[in-house]
Amino acid sequence: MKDATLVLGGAALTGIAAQIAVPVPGSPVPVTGQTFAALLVGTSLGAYRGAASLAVYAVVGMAGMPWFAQGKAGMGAPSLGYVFGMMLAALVVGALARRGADRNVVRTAGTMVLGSAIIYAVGVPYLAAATGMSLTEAVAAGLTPFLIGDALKAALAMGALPLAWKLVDGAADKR
Ligand SMILES: O=C(O)CCCC[C@@H]1SC[C@@H]2NC(=O)N[C@@H]21
Repeated sequence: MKDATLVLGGAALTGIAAQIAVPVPGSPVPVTGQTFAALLVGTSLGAYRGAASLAVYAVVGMAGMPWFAQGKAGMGAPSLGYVFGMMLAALVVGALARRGADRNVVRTAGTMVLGSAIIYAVGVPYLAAATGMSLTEAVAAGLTPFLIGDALKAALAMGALPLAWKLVDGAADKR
């Protein structure tokens, strides 16, 4: 299988995970499965293919494919910054994984936490700018409600890594 297939597969996985979405009362940002997908895609595909995967996801979604959270598309959502953050997170966790940051549970957990922090570092200021919220309000609406869920999704991504490695290695064998 070619890199392009892996890149498109990662984008599709993120698009599917985005449809697992639960609204958060009082916040324009839902709980979604995207963080699981972005962290898994980055760590398993590596920096370039992982970031390319999330870039395809972002660009195709902005162009009109309804695969952002809750079937949305385009550039109007105040949560779009998180998608950009996922692109950067995939690049960073992918680079770290290639340097051995996925070789034991503690390092992998640290990599997932860093990846999640990057998603918020882009998503929360974007949310504030897009809605007119103060940064404090954006943290309350766009970070605090998600911490426990994101920790669970990061743990799930860690658990899914061995299967992802097998799929990616199997795909590479077929080149
Ligand atoms: O509009 C989109 O497609 C992006 C939605 C982003 C949801 C963010 S990602 C970090 C945090 N964790 C969640 O489960 N939801 C928010």
